[in-house]
Amino acid sequence: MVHNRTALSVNLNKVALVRNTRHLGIPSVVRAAELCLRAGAAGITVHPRPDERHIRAHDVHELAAALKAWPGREYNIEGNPFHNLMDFVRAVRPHQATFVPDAEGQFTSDHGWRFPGDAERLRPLIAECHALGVRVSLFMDAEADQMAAARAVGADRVELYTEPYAAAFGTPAQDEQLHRFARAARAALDAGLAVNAGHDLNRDNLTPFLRQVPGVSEVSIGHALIADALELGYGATVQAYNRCIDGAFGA
Ligand SMILES: CC(=O)[C@@H](O)[C@H](O)COP(=O)(O)O
Ligand SMILES: NCC(=O)COP(=O)(O)O
Repeated sequence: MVHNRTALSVNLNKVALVRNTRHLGIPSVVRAAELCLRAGAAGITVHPRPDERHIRAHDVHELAAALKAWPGREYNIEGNPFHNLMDFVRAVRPHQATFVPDAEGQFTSDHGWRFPGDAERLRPLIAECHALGVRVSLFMDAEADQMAAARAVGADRVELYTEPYAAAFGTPAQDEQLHRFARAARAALDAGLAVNAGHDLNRDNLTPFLRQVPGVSEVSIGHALIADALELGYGATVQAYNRCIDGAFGA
């Protein structure tokens, strides 16, 4: 089967995290989104946690407005639908809602939904998203035997939680993890789901993952991408500041 090229959705949580340490509005989350989209990102992802440690409610709304100027690019909002996610979904109707079973105040996402346990409470919320015209992706551990159940509750996609692969990358366990993710992706595709992936993907581990794991429609990447953006930008930025200093000395 031939699949389309994987879409890159840039997660801007960490831009907001830096912004929140001052009251100056910089770095601007909307401006970051526009720069990412201009550079070729297929979409923008945010995970507005209830404690607003990074993305805040106003960011979700401002990004929704900004994305309107980018037809064909996608807005993906992640979160727990039993906490604050559904309020955002109802208000801005993103292209995709990614349901993540995080506790309030959780350090970062570290597991997916479990079936059959989560099935009945998820079903009506997935149906509500569909009624709003919003695609639903369920954040899932890479367990092949869970995929049919994710489809059965109405999900359109699963997002495979890639941290175990990222942690194994470069160790003897890497191949085993790749096989595990490939099995889970195949099971999801066979069940009629599209496959997303994310968490701790980076410039080293991404290409081997996409070569081995079939049919990945979208990767959402934040932490490593924002860290890379800082490092790749240091040289030009220091030069720009030195030019400001030179300006004071007539250079
Ligand atoms: C669902 C997922 O894997 C990411 O959204 C991750 O939860 C990022 O959240 P933080 O940026 O708060 O770690
Ligand atoms: N869904 C995963 C995501 O949006 C970004 O995760 P990370 O790259 O910040 O680990």
